[in-house]
Amino acid sequence: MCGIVGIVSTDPVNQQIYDSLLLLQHRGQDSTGIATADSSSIFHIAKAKGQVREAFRTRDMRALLGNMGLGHVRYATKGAAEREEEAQPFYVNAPYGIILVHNGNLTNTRELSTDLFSIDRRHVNSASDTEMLLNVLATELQGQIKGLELDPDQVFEAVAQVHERVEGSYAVIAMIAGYGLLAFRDPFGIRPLILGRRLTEAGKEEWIVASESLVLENGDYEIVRDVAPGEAIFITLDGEMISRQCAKSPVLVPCSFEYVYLARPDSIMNGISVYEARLRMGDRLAGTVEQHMPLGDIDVVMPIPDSSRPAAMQVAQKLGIEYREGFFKNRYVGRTFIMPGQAQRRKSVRQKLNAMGTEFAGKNILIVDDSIVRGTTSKEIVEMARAAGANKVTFSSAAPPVRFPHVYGINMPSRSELIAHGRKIPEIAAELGADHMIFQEVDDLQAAITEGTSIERLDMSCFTGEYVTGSVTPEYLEWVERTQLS
Ligand SMILES: O=P(O)(O)OC[C@H]1O[C@H](OP(=O)(O)OP(=O)(O)O)[C@H](O)[C@@H]1O
Ligand SMILES: NC(=O)CC[C@H](N)C(=O)O
Ligand SMILES: [Mg+2]
Repeated sequence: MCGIVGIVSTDPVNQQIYDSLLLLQHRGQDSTGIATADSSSIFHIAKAKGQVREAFRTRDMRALLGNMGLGHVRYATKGAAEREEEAQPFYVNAPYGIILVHNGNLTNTRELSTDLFSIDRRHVNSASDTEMLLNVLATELQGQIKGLELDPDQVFEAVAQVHERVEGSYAVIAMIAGYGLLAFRDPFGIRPLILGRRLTEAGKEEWIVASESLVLENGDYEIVRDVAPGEAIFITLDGEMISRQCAKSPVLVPCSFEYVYLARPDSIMNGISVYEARLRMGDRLAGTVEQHMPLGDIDVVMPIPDSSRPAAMQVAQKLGIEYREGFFKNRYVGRTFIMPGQAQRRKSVRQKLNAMGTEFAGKNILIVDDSIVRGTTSKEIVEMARAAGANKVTFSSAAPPVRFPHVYGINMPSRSELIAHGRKIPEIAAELGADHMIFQEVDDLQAAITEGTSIERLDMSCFTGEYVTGSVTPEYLEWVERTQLS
């Protein structure tokens, strides 16, 4: 998953983009990039491996001139996390000059790379699906242009063509040199994108689009709305905002994993507070715990910092059992799940979490995590709890078992690495060394996220194996397993 932001302002945007990326760091730690456009329509670009604080030097920031810009933090799903040439944004010089950032993952890259080469005669110089997406947009925009000038209708028509050609998930922000900032979301709105606005003292409008609402809040923007699935928004250099629905049959099917793990709890996504959704996950998980074991068998409820805290708190409250924190986190180690490579993830769990003996000795512990994917965290946690003297360890997950690959922007491409794939729940418990395992039911997760909204469907593919875009066939999943990152 990645984090993206784009701003059209009346002042230089370099620092605002940097600050926004820092707020989106939890969505990607592999690499980061910023691009700005100055008044002569020159793009200035800085990108590097690593996290925002270590990637940009003062001299990079000084060189990022202009009142319009965009930024990206990457969590690689195609290509390789360590390749600097796949860091975003990506740039093409024609038509006009376009620079683009993308959150999501395309599922028809094999067809796209053939078509881009043999029909469009375009060269894609990396393994990144984002570079393909940019080249499709550039080709379609080129096809729309009649004279020298570009008008927003042509931009919207090009986005409509992108929707026809590209499959998978994509929330996109692009700058077109000399014209403005374009943002669009795939026809299912799988990945998030939200629009904000603020007024200068002189009454001029400034605009922002970003992955999460907390960025808007932090910059004192008012939330206008989520970008609708399939919709494109074009903001001119003068700050005029124009929007149009560009997809034939858009329907909102947002990714459930945003609410489970990825997004910050203080964000509101598709009208749903992530924090409240996590509390409701806790409520429902408590119900399942009650059905599965006598409550007298649990002395304390304990979260795995950070993401499971709201759910764990609610489980404790609902069950009327004491909530205790026994695992402490080294705040200088990032999120482990989004790190590249299993060796690094395993090492980092140990560096990140430490069990405090007095909270465990002789107690029956109900541990709550938000999700169990590869089991990297849970395996270490169970060992730590036992070493710290726990009596019985019950491990629970606020999400159902992850049994299928996620192909829409979360890097879990291969079934064999998923601890729940092909295993029944007692077998997962045995594998992790826990006395019991309790998972959220699929229907409960769906209800916890969508309660009180008109959203009828979520992307729950990693729990159910049902993929919302047509192109995800068993043959495709096998190909992904053979060729993608792990
Ligand atoms: O089963 P696994 O493959 O270990 O993946 C699941 C774990 O990874 C995530 O934590 P992470 O450390 O990334 O972030 P957090 O601090 O936000 O909880 C998530 O919250 C689970 O704890
Ligand atoms: N997680 C994402 O959104 C990744 C974006 C893009 N697929 C990349 O690998 O760079
Ligand atoms: Mg965690």
